Amino acid sequence: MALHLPSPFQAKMKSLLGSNFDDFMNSYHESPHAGIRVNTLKISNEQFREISPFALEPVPWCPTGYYVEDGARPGRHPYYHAGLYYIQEPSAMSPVELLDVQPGDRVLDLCAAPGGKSTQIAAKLGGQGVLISNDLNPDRTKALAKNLEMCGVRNAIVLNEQPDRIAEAFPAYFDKILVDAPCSGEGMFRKDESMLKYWEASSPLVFAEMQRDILRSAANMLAPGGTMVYSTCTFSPEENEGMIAAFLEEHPEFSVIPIDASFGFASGETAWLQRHGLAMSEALREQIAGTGRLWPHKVRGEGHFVAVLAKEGEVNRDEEPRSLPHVNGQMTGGEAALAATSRQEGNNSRKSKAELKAARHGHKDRNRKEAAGSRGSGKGAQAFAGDLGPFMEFIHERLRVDLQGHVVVYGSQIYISALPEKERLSQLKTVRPGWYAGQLKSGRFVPGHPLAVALKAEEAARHVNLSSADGEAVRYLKGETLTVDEERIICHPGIETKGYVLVCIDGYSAGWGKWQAGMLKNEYPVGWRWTSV
Ligand SMILES: C[S@@+](CC[C@H](N)C(=O)[O-])C[C@H]1O[C@@H](n2cnc3c(N)ncnc32)[C@H](O)[C@@H]1O
Repeated sequence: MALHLPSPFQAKMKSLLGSNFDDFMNSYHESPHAGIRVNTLKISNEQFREISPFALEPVPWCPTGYYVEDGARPGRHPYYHAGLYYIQEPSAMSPVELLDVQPGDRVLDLCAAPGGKSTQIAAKLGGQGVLISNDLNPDRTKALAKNLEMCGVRNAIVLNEQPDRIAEAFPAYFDKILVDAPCSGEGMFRKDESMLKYWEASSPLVFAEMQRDILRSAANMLAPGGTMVYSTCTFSPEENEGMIAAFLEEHPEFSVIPIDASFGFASGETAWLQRHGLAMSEALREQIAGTGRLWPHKVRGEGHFVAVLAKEGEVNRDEEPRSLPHVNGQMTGGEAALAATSRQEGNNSRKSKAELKAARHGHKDRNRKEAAGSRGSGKGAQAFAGDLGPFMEFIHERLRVDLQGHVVVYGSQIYISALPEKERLSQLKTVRPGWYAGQLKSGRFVPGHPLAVALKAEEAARHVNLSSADGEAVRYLKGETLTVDEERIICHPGIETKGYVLVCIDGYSAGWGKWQAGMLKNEYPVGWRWTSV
């Protein structure tokens, strides 16, 4: 065996697994399983299977998940950069599948970075409802925000907060909550040997303390009738079944929804805990047996634990507002007035530039006042003393999409928020208050990269298609300026070829470019570029 597993770990696993211990140890001779999950916000599962650059083998418990062969290097294909899939360990796909997220749900992913499960939740929401993705570690929230942006997520908010502070702002709010808890990571030793460095026999108890606090806050935030999934990537019963047993004793309003054993998931372990002094009633033991274990010697994936918890009560979707205004139809204050002049026959109606300008200037003062009022949308939001007109103009003239949400302004940065009550964020450290639309600079609107990546080709007034096959897409992703003939710029009727163009790879949006006189200036952000050969 290549891995040196600490002896106290081995001894504990032997006492947990009994006669299965040898099978478990043999699993360390196998390579970890590499997986990708199709991002259905960008491409359907069926379409991806048709164009996949890799051989795909389905992950049984995730309809959009696939095993890819060793050496496939999915991170080195332009489709990855266009957000067509997310690279995810197969067992890690199970918690979100069990959470049963539905379009329109309000979902909280409480320990979310770097975002594997958040991007999976977002795909299930299909752009409807809202996802709040939080992580306590500020550096990791950067990766979280980037991954959500790369996957073209429009309805997420990224927080960097303590769970109890979020609970103050969102009591009994969410339909679904995922607690993918920080844990001792024992299930990941095969995949990531470096995890071994941090492991100590006492680690499970240290993490158990944190997990208990996180779960308490999560319980307060779940709406009656809501569902919560608790997951870890560790084997220690103290962090898994023991945690759920303590939680159920403290929260009798919760019960375990038993996990279906059909994919090779095993029942939760109760005997070890009972042998180690945890008294359990028969009713509690039965509930705990309904939690699930993904053992590396039983499924093709790393070690995981999953518990699905239901909160008693009726789901009441009418209690609080869920609908969002149309950004390009009836925004707040100045924008609303602006939109009122331009809204006639549905979302695609267009006003002339002169009309839009006149409307904009006529309501400049109200515009200012309203935007300044958006200060409450999270810490860091500043008064905005400018004119949102250039942004409104851009979405009216350059996009063909019905944007829904609240416009939130941080300094000169503009976001579109899917949270119906944006004031709930006022006391929270907000990394992204919504979908980043772009920035106002010297009276102009500069569209942001996340705006581009979440658009479909036909939603931009102009787009150009690069092929993944001939190296052009990679050159774009590396930041090069490209020579592109005018005939290749696909424009909506009445739109000239010069200016911002949505750059697509084989039809899927990847970023912005600016076209002029046969040259496509590269607007792919520096920090996102394809760096190695
Ligand atoms: C298992 S990882 C999450 C992986 C993530 N769900 C995914 O699928 O990509 C656990 C995360 O919990 C975060 N964390 C640790 N303590 C936390 C706390 N008290 N509240 C929220 N997040 C916490 C860590 O920074 C870490 O990113």
